[in-house]
Amino acid sequence: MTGEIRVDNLQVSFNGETILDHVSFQANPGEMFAIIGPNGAGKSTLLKTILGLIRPQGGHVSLEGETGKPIVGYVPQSRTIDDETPIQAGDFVSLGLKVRIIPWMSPSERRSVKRAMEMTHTLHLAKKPIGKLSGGERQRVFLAQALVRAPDILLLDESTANLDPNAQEQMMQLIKSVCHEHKVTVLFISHDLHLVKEYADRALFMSRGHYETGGVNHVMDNKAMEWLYHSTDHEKLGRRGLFEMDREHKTGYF
Ligand SMILES: Nc1ncnc2c1ncn2[C@@H]1O[C@H](COP(=O)(O)OP(=O)(O)OP(=O)(O)O)[C@@H](O)[C@H]1O
Repeated sequence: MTGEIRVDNLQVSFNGETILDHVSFQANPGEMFAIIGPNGAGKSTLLKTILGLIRPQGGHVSLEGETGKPIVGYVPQSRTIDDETPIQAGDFVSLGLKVRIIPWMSPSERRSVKRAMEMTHTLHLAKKPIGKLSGGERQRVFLAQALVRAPDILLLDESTANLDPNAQEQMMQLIKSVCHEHKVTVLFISHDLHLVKEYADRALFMSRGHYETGGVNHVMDNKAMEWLYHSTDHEKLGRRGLFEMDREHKTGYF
């Protein structure tokens, strides 16, 4: 099925330290799939391995595309953009097409850039230097770049971190509508358990070699989460989820 992601027994180590220890899961087209777990659990490593940026020591990743190879959009966890970066937001989005420089874009490529910027409500920012955009505006432009090739699979590494609550909701609504309307498989990492509960269909919880996959309610109500947070009352977690609990409890678990 186009956009299907299958991860089987994935193993990744760095300098002899096991980071991913036989991880397996499947995510399907039109599904919002969250990856949750404490800092250092290996969430970003998992996304990078799925992207082919990290070579696993064992296991297998299979991504299904319409013509064999799927189109994958990726928003990495951090992107340093200098305030003085001279590139305009519209040109930055078009770099996602991996085409020649902007004046040589075809009409259909121009339309794709325009469409991605319309979808992310960034068209009015097209002529602004990217370095001058606010944090939230940049996040939307990053998403536009990831969407510009109409991906089958969208991998988002904390792409709503640093956004205010309204902007987070808007961004997640947008991602969800893309996911459902275009049957995109969305894997998103988030520390915000409220957003996860609201937007994820299924989730993978990972922590120190323990993995739990399933419906988002099942994963978030299971014993591992209870142990992790010392509570099943997720309302107590506040919007910042893990970060709040980390500060409050200082269990040393992390
Ligand atoms: N290229 C690398 N070389 C060595 N160690 C690495 C490398 N990449 C990641 N690690 C280590 O792997 C572990 C998992 O890192 P990763 O970034 O995947 O965690 P994470 O779950 O995404 O954490 P966070 O929630 O803090 O973003 C960390 O201990 C990190 O230091």
